[in-house]
Amino acid sequence: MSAEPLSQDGLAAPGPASAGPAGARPRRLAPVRAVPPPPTTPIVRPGRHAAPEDAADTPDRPTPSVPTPQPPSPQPRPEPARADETAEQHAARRVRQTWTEVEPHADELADWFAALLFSLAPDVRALFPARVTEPARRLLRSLVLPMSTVDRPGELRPMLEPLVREHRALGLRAEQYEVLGVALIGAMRRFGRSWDEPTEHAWVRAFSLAAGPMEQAVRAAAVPAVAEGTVVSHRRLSWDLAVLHVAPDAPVPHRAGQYLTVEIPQRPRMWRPLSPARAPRPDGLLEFHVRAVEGGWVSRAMVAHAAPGDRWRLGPPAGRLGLDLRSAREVLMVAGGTGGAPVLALCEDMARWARPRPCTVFVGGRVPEDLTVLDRLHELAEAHPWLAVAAVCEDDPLDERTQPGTLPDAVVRGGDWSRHDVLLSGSPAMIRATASALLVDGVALDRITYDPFTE
Ligand SMILES: NC(=O)C1=CN([C@@H]2O[C@H](COP(=O)(O)OP(=O)(O)OC[C@H]3O[C@@H](n4cnc5c(N)ncnc54)[C@H](O)[C@@H]3O)[C@@H](O)[C@H]2O)C=CC1
Repeated sequence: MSAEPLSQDGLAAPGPASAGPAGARPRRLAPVRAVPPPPTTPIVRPGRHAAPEDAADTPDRPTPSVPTPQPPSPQPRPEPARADETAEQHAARRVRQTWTEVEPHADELADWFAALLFSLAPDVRALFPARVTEPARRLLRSLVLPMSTVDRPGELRPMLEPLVREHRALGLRAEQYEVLGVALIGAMRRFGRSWDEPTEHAWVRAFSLAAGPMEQAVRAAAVPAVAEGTVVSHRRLSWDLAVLHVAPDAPVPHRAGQYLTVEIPQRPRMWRPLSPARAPRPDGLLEFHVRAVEGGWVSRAMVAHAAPGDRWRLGPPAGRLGLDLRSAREVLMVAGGTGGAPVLALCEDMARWARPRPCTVFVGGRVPEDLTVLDRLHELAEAHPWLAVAAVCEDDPLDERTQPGTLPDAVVRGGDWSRHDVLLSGSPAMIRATASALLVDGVALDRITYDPFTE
């Protein structure tokens, strides 16, 4: 699959040997041991795990500022530096190794990191919602991902730009990277099973190499990271589904298939990724299809309480769902539920191309009302012979527009996709099931693209 596998740790796999980023010099961090000890009361966490569009869309509640770290059992010894590796390779390898060790404690680590961060820089607290675990996890990952790649400058550089945009959208300032590093390493010292002094040096080096360019980019940024827009329409399709239009004050630059992070007035500081359902337009109008997930505060508020006139904040675009312009292969797109939004945007975009590629789209829903993009896709298919559309519905096989069943089954039944570029959009479970079925059916892993919202 493009770039990065469905990964629990969010880290890129080790790659070929190379030197560190050109010109990047390790910076000294303040001594980690100067961090005041975080408090030690137990933490209560909701059981539900976040998913794509509604990542962390769980009830907001006061954050226990007091994480309880789980001290680990037997201590694995970190491998010493190898004679044949550069300092950057050694640092990146240690980062990957230690990060794997702390994975089982990801939530506790995030809470501990947040508690340290807020104790060192109290003004950062205001950038987070009451419940910090999920945003702190995201911030941690956005720091550790480039740190694990400091030995591959070719991959590191393009990775930094969207991360910097996210940091700016969060409201982080350049001078706060120092304290982020101190909190990160302080938290890792608490949870890393094989943590020792050489490991700490490796982490400090990796952080310096990765954070230095991010800090510079934040300092150099001229335009605001966050745009604003007004909700101009809100149409409720069912009790848990709505289509909204937002008119930004100025068009938000993004590509078809990307998602934006969005903050709504009903849920301040709870940013959520949301995929525009139409190709970018000159007037900038954005269309969003939103499903209210169970217990999801933001998605519920979007469906039930958003109204024309509301002012939304729109963060930076991100995501890798898109068509590789260098490829001439035919395209298969598979979309589940509101995952149809970026797929429709991509088809609309391709309709503007001089030479669109033959494309088959499968859209699936549990019930026919879930197929919010189907009518528009049919219109496109009628106007453009390069596009074919099939719809699948788990319930209501009597709906004549759809065939019964699940998406993976219908896709595999529907043809031989081994020579296609494949784009998947939907819930993590749907993406996993469809990708597995396609792999078994002979589609190469690196031809499948999706946004790995999976945690
Ligand atoms: N860029 C992206 O990847 C985007 C992802 N999404 C995500 O898409 C999801 C859409 O949710 P809903 O509208 O509730 O639709 P849903 O999750 O109910 O999905 C409906 C379709 O997916 C199939 N499906 C669902 N789970 C499956 C499984 N385990 N195995 C096989 N097929 C499965 C169903 O058969 C049906 O065809 C959300 O998780 C949302 O966050 C939404 C927009 C963009």
